[in-house]
Amino acid sequence: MKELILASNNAHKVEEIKSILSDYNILTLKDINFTDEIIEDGLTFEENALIKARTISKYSGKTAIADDSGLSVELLEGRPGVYSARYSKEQTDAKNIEKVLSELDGKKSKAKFVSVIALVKPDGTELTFRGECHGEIISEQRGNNGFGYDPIFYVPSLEKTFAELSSDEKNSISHRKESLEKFSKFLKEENNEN
Ligand SMILES: O=c1[nH]c(=O)c2ncn([C@@H]3O[C@H](COP(=O)(O)OP(=O)(O)OP(=O)(O)O)[C@@H](O)[C@H]3O)c2[nH]1
Ligand SMILES: [Mg+2]
Repeated sequence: MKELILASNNAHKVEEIKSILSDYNILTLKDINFTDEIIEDGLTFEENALIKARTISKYSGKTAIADDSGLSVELLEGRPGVYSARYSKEQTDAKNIEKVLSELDGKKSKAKFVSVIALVKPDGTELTFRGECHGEIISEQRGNNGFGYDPIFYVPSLEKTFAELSSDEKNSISHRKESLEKFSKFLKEENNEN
């Protein structure tokens, strides 16, 4: 089974990525004893995902992947975007949601989740794969599943928020599903060529 190191400290993401990339052996930062903080000072999801994957590929000498993701809200000119994880001072999911809702001041808004997967190999290969999921921000929090902004991200076609979906339902339509699907399609085509 192909081994990939995932440059993420987000346990929810690790769980989602492991279940979506079920035919790969996903190693975490704990498995490779990497404890440093990676400074994500990129201005785009692509830049931050590459920063994380580069750091771990260099540290391990192996192929690494990373996910940089976040929520972009139309009425907030795309905020929080790459600052999703640390949008509030407290940098907790609850306070991040509170800040988005207070800025929307009760208004609904179109929004999208973005996930970018970066692949970096020791031979210098660097690729990114973007996935997006479009929905709306609603002013009430619904559901207890998932993480981050899931409770306020409403998918009209399902009439549910991400947090009201089971993990399988979310993993079948999410931004992360789309980015990982593009990534694993690339790997399969690369393997067929070799
Ligand atoms: O409700 C959500 N459902 C999702 O599916 C989702 N995906 C991303 N996010 C938000 O965006 C930040 C990522 O920031 P991020 O990519 O820097 O990840 P992170 O810092 O949490 O971990 P790491 O992978 O960088 O170690 C996270 O903290 C979340 O706030 C999500 N929120
Ligand atoms: Mg991060």
